[in-house]
Amino acid sequence: MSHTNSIAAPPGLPPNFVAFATGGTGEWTSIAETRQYTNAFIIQEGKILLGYKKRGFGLGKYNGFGGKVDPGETPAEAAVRELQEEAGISAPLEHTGTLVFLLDTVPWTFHIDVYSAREFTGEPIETDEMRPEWFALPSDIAGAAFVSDLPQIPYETMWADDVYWMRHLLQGIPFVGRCDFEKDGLEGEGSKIVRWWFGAPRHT
Ligand SMILES: Nc1nc2c([nH]c(=O)n2[C@H]2C[C@H](O)[C@@H](COP(=O)(O)OP(=O)(O)OP(=O)(O)O)O2)c(=O)[nH]1
Repeated sequence: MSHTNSIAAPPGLPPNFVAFATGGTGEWTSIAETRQYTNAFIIQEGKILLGYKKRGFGLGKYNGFGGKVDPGETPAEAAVRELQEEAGISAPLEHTGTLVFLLDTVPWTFHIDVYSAREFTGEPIETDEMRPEWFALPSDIAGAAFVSDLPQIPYETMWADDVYWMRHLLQGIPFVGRCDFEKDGLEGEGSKIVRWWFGAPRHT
């Protein structure tokens, strides 16, 4: 029996969320050491700021801005610092989501606190790590603020799970999720998502 279609949240997530997307096969991989990361998104009228990752983990993917939480730092402090370091901007970040990732090629579990802000100060700048770019929110979410001359959110060059929770993030609906990835057998760093579970608070 697969646990992935279960209503109950998988190990590593809080219990008081209701699934909105689940799938895949197999048993949830057991969680050993957990490492803390952050991921921050700027979402404005009709548009979202993503960064093209130029080096390291997630190379060649678009993502929010973030990285490891340093010793002695809270995740919220790390999120602000990473946004400044990677995009050159400051923002009043609010916690919007929690994600847990396991990769069969990495011995620790990624625990990612996802933050978002509707405003920011400074000008987004390209750094050694990220190249910031604006993308259009989907027209049904943007409504009258839809920006037709910006590219669509590039899900094909993002982490495979992002498509499941991105609409929650864009609408400011809290979410939690977990994904187990396995190497896809191809050359390089490719990995595919083999089981996933995403939930929102009970009242939404
Ligand atoms: N959207 C999304 N982000 C992910 C996934 N998996 C995953 O680790 N991330 C994010 C969390 C972090 O923001 C980032 C991983 O941190 P990083 O690898 O860039 O950090 P780093 O070593 O460059 O650390 P640092 O030097 O910036 O502290 O990738 C995923 O499946 N989807």
